[in-house]
Amino acid sequence: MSEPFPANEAHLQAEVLARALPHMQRYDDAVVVVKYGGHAMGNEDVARHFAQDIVLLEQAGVNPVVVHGGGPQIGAMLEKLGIKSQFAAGLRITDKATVEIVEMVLAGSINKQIVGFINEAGGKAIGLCGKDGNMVRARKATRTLVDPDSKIEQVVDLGFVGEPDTVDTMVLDQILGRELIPVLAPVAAAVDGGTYNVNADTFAGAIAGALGAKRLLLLTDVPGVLDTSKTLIPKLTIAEAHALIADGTISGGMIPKVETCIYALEQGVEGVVILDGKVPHAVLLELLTDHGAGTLITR
Ligand SMILES: Nc1ncnc2c1ncn2[C@@H]1O[C@H](COP(=O)(O)OP(=O)(O)O)[C@@H](O)[C@H]1O
Ligand SMILES: CC(=O)N[C@@H](CCC(=O)OP(=O)(O)O)C(=O)O
Repeated sequence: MSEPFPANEAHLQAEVLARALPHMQRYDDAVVVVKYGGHAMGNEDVARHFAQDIVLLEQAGVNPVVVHGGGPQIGAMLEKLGIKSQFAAGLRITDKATVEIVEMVLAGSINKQIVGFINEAGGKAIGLCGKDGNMVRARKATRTLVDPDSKIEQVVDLGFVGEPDTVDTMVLDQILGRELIPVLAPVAAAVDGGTYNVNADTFAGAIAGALGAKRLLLLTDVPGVLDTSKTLIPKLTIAEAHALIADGTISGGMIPKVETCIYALEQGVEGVVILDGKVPHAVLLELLTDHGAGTLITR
């Protein structure tokens, strides 16, 4: 019978596994929340690698919780239907027609696609959204924007955009530690009835905080937080992150991302990393090798 690959390659593989041991021990039984952004999902091969990483974590004794986005996919569906969409402070202004599409795309097609990839990789994923088991209840979100010329402040009504108000971890507590992998769509029930569209980063931060996660990883389509010359900033403190938002270095979709990191750290999450989800096996690289990736934000 022929060997699957040369002996020296097998040794190399064993070496790699042995080197992952201290990292596996560090995360043994810990909750790790991984937010999988819509921009990072584009390529099917990368999605399969992502699913393998999540299943491997579960197999290694970590409790991964996946929260997914789908901004570009919602945008494509809205365009197909001729519905215009605008953003304020990185959040989609969401009217009644839009919130229905958001729920359909996020809790429907994307959620089940990710569940499918994880199950194909040998895992047992369960797709849920914030409405299930009253997991996440949201209140209406508003934002105050300052006109850069006149400096006049204006309160923007974002429509059916919500911010997590309460998180009930009862359903997740039943799922975690039983070889099941929760995959969560960021759609929530409004405190006063109805449905809210919640930014996926914000949703992931609320889940990580409520579960007392050890790590929150935000997978996106850039290497991390970039400075004005587009160079990766490997480490940031909360104060430095606030300053970069204030001076405009951090803008658009990166604003809710960094705000989420700050919130999660304040809730007790030990470390938060923004990294490029298009890099194959980004999750394993970050958690199980010495080669940290992206921007690590700490207190
Ligand atoms: N300082 C910054 N560093 C990196 N990306 C930034 C920065 N400021 C704004 N961005 C933008 O934020 C985007 C990531 O946010 P978003 O599009 O919401 O991603 P996702 O769909 O993964 O949540 C980047 O593609 C980039 O265009
Ligand atoms: C309020 C708000 O902006 N909600 C987002 C929800 C999806 C999301 O956050 O997806 P990404 O992580 O891929 O950006 C939206 O409608 O696009």
